[in-house]
Amino acid sequence: MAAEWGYSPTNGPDVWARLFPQAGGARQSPVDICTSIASSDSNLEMKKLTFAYESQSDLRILNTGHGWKVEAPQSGSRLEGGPLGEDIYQLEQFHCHWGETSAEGSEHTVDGRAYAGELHLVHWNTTKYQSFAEAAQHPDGLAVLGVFFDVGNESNDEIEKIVSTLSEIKFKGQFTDIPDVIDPTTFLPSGLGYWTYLGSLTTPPCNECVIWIVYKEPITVTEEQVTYH
Ligand SMILES: Clc1ccc(Cc2nnn[n-]2)cc1
Ligand SMILES: [Zn+2]
Repeated sequence: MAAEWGYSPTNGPDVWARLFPQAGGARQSPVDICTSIASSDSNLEMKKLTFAYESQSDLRILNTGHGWKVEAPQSGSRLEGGPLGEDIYQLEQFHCHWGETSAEGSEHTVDGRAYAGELHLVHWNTTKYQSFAEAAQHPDGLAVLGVFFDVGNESNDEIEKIVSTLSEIKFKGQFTDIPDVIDPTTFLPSGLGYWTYLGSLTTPPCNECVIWIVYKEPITVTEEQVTYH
């Protein structure tokens, strides 16, 4: 039976490389973002990062066993500029990472600080590759926008449209449709400053195929929205 990877001492990140060789690579994510050594790149400021998304309804949400994933292939979406060179990236899916408590849960940390959760909008390079699967085999194949969740008193209406369906998909492998219209643009913070680096998928098979773009400004959600059990 295929080994189940996870986060315990016997199947967690320290042993992933035994079954998934890329997990032992030199550009593995997530990382701790050390703000004192992050350098600003004037080139990035010249080539503004731009995004355009469609609003979609009836998107399918899946319980992955490690969180939820919304399948949102959008042929009309475009993410380009900034660290992405001349290539255009298209939205494929978005998903969330969170923890048992709101004290932790994000994949990336900033100067050692974890956030309550982290939303990932996963895109693939449609300029160079013919499919998401093919793109995930190349160092510039994917671009993932990371947005940190901070817990506060204000609930996030767009996230609520998603987490309000989780009671229908309590178990791994279950899926349902989100009736509401979802606009991925609303997940992004108002301040669009970001850190970027060349990394990988953060879970097996840990392909080193991701250009990471992690927004500096978190979005606010409530405790209930990010500690769903
Ligand atoms: Cl659905 C899903 C897909 C990928 C990952 C891992 C990941 N890699 N890069 N960002 N997230 C987690 C859940
Ligand atoms: Zn992720």
